[in-house]
Formats: sequence, structure tokens, C-alpha cells
Amino acid sequence: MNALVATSRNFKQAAKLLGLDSKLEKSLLIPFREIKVECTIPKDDGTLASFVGFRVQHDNARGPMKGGIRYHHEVDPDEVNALAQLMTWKTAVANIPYGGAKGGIGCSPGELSCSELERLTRVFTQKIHDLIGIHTDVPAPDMGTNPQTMAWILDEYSKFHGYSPAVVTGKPVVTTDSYWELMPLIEVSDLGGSLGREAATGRGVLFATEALLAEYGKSIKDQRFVIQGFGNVGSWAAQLISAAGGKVIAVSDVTGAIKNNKGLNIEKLLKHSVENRGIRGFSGGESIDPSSLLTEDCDVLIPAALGGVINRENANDIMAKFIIEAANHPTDPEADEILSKKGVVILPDIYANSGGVTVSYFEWVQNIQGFMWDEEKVNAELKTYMTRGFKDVKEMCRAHNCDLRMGAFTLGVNRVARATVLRGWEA
Ligand SMILES: NC(=O)C1=CN([C@@H]2O[C@H](COP(=O)(O)OP(=O)(O)OC[C@H]3O[C@@H](n4cnc5c(N)ncnc54)[C@H](O)[C@@H]3O)[C@@H](O)[C@H]2O)C=CC1
Ligand SMILES: O=C(O)CCC(=O)C(=O)O
Repeated sequence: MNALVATSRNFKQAAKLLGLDSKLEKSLLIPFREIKVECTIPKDDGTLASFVGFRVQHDNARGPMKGGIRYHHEVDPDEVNALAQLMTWKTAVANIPYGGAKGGIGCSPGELSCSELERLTRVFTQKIHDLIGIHTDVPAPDMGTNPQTMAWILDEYSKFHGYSPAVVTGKPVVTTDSYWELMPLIEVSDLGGSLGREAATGRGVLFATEALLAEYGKSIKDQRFVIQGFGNVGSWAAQLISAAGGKVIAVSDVTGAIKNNKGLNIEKLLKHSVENRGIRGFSGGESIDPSSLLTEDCDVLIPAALGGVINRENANDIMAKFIIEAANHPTDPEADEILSKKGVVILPDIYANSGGVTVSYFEWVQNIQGFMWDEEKVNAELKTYMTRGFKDVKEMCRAHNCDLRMGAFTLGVNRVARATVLRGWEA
């Protein structure tokens, strides 16, 4: 199902549960602003290449719009629109003072050189610089982008507006021995990146999973995990779950899938993945068909890659008892219905992966204050936000007699609706 249709369907169901005024419902659904820009860059061989970039600013009732920028060949306007809408509900669920936005460029980042990526990022920033800003719209990394991308955006934006580190989050934090061998091994944040942001989405997934499992009298230790995606979110989730005693028995990425029923050695897998640009060929497990990964026998399934991967085609075959949505909109509403009948418990994206944007908020706050927190403080605050978020979602489940997805949607939509009305919206 189209991502925008699926997301809007969930929103409408939540609006119905909340008894939202129909005009307010319509106004909340329509994005504040949709930007589409053409980005032409010279390639390294001198030829020109054109790409289309998008930024959808969905809602700003609760504060500046916030959300990542994705570089992927499947980026399209409907998907960016859906992802921007999800950010609006997600920041409200996390109870951080933001609205929602998302951006993307239709490109294959793996096929572009580093200097081509830099030129593309700079041209995109030139096209949108007057529509983003510390108090209007604050981008961050998503699939296919990373802290270096954020540093280029910061630099290009600063040429127009003066040095403004809070205009993007997810900025680099560098371990010094990688560029200055005489210094002791410490993490430095020369451009205002927050300690803990790189791991934050995966760490948030760990905290969210712990909170959910505790409801069922279980802990990470006694569970078998399968993770789709081994990029920023998937690899950090795998490391932290493994460190907490969970058994990660299968992992996939765009290069392939591997399985080891005794538990994969995540540290070695990470090293292999960095050295070989993917997990394919890892000797610590057997190679399996990536299309069977989601239906492997496990306790907890963590999709941490693309949207729409759990759908009516495979939902019936899913064997996990819990699904933690680390990716954005990995589950189609049709699959939701099938899985609910099977008794599978789904922890929805707008809560489960909110650790990333929560630490982005901490980064923005630190930049505005000109002050840096240590990593222990970042992680402790993140835990507080994730734990409180889970309780708030559960409260809405009780109030509306609904599942966790609708608990999270009603929580987020209600907070945004309340802010909209308080600011003086008239029916
Ligand atoms: N980076 C962040 O802070 C946040 C990311 N997310 C979501 O998490 C998901 C992953 O994002 P990142 O880890 O940042 O991206 P990333 O670009 O760092 O990693 C993506 C991973 O997915 C894998 N992948 C791509 N296509 C695949 C396929 N067909 N089958 C299996 N694996 C595939 C890639 O090989 C890579 O391992 C996305 O849905 C993103 O929107 C959500 C919240 C925050
Ligand atoms: O860190 C952020 O601001 C946004 C992260 C993001 O794009 C997401 O949560 O999907």
C-alpha cells in the first residue's frame, strides 16, 4: 500500500477515536508546505547529472518542524509526505517541542563518489536554505545520509545565514585518533554534534523493547532477535541488544542476510560490514535468502530498513511474537490487521524509533545554549523520555481501548490538535 495512504489511514482512525472535529482533522492532515527542487551537479567525469529533492514541512503547531533527509533511489513525493506526517505525530509522542518534516533526494548514494555527494548536498541546501532554520525547520540524518552530510548542510547554510550549528542535528562527533594520533582517544564535537546521537535511535529501540517486554514479564536476555537493516539504526540496535544479553540470530542488509541460531557475534559482524561495505560473506553464520528473513523463527523482529516490508503477502508467515518498528512505517495497515488476529504485538514506529529525534532535540538545545552534555547525561535523559513515552502510549491504549499503534497515534494527534486549538484555530 502507498505510504501516504497507509499513514493517513492510521491518522484518520486515531482522529475518529478522539472524536476530532472534521475541519480540524482535514487541516492537520494537509502539509504546511511541500518543496520540490531540481538539483544538477557536475559528476567527477565532467558530465552533468540531475536529481529531484524534496522537503515536506508537515506541521509546526508545537514548534519548529523536525525530521531527517533521506538519500535513496525510491524517494518519491508521497513517501516523503508520509514520513513528514509521521514526524509530526512522533515528536508529539516524544513530547519534545517540535512539529514534523522530512526531506529526500531520489538518488543512489552508493553509486556517487564522496565529492559528488557533497556537491549534491550543497546544491540541495542552496535551494532550500531560506525555508529551513533554527526556529523553522531543522533537518537531520535518515537513510543514506550521515553526520558528514549534516556538516555539509551546516556549512552551506552558514554561507547565507552566518554560522548556525543548531540548523541541523546529527552532526559529526569524531574520535580523535582517527585524524590526530598524538591526542588521547576522546570523542570531540567540533561542530556541535551531540555525544550519543549516533547511537540514539538504536538505544531508544533498546529502551522501548525493554519497556514492552517488561509488560509481559520478559527481558532482553531471554529473547531471540531478527533485525532487518544493518545501517545506523539496525547496527546500533544489534550491538546494544547483544550487549544486554539478547541473542541476535539473523540480520540482513542490502547485500544479503545471515543467520546463526547460537547468536551472531555482532562486534565481528560490524567489523566485517565496515571492511566489506555490507554483511555479505560474513563467516560467523550461514547465508540465507534475504526474502525469508522477516519470517524466520524468533521472538522479536526488528525491521530497521525500508517502509512497507511487512505486508499482506508475508504477514501470515511472520513467526515473531513482538515487532519493534525501528524503521519508519515498515508495516502496512493490512498486515497490522492480520498480525493483530495472530496475537503479534507491534510497537509502532512513532514511539519505537523516537530515540533519534529525542537526542536530536538534546543536540539542538545544547547548540542553542552553547553548552555540551556528557554522554551519560544524554543516555539517561533519553531513557527518561522513552520510559515516559511508553507509559503515555499505554495510558491512551487504556483510555481508547486500542492497540499500541492507535495508542501512539491518538497520543500524538491529540497533542498536536490541542496545540493547534490553543494557538487560536477556528472551525
Ligand atoms: N537514522 C536515524 O536516526 C533514524 C532512522 N529511522 C529509520 O530507520 C530506518 C533505517 O535508517 P538508517 O539506519 O538511518 O539508514 P542507513 O542508511 O544507515 O541504513 C539502512 C540499512 O538498511 C539496509 N537496507 C536497504 N535496503 C534493504 C533491503 N531491501 N533489505 C534489507 N536491508 C536493506 C541497508 O543496507 C542498511 O544496512 C529507516 O526507515 C529510517 O527512516 C528512524 C528514526 C531515526
Ligand atoms: O533526528 C531527527 O531530527 C529526525 C530523525 C528522523 O528522521 C526520524 O525519526 O525518522
